[in-house]
Amino acid sequence: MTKVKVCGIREREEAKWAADAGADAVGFVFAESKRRVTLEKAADIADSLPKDILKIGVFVNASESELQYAMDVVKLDYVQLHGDETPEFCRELTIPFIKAISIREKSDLQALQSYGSGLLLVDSGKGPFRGGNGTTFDWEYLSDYESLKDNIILAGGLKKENVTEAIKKTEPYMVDVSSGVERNGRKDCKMIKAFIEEVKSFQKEESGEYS
Ligand SMILES: O=C(O)c1ccccc1N[C@@H]1O[C@H](COP(=O)(O)O)[C@@H](O)[C@H]1O
Repeated sequence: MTKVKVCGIREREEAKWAADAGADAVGFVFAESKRRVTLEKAADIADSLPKDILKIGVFVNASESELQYAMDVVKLDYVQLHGDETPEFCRELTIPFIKAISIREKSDLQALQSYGSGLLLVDSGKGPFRGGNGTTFDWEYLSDYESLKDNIILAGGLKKENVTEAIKKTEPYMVDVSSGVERNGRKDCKMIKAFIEEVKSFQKEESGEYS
């Protein structure tokens, strides 16, 4: 069953919408972004969430001590590394991490092999920002990396209208949505609910639960 992460959470009520809709993970952006939250705010939101929802912090080129500090303050389960963190840097980390890889062309996926056996997030490299651009990449590129699919978090421009096709093509461990559940730049309760319902109803169909 593909899991769902809702990223770019800035308020307690947004986190509650995601939790109530059945999200498996939420993300807090600590990198430069219009979605940035302070560690203190994220800690307060994280504290309001059920323990079984994964809390993931998004960083761009943070040092190991910054990552460790955020882990401790917010009680994160993972750090998501969305910058130029090298395989060497990641290999030395003692913190659970998800390395994000930006995909513009198929050859960018070769980087997947370099980051060990942990979770890898594949995002579109198209757009002005490090992430959260709301743009997709060609999901067919992942067909050569089927053996890694249980480690893959698929991100980039996902929304209710395309998430089923994305899961069918890539069968990832998790899908990650941010812009696709926002209206006028803020998270939208109905859009979060509709996105997660779409993922879950597709999975029920696939498992034959409706037959
Ligand atoms: O959301 C941001 O502003 C952001 C900033 C810096 C790095 C990553 C960021 N978000 C991540 O981007 C992807 C895709 O988002 P979208 O659905 O296309 O809007 C997702 O993993 C977010 O965690």
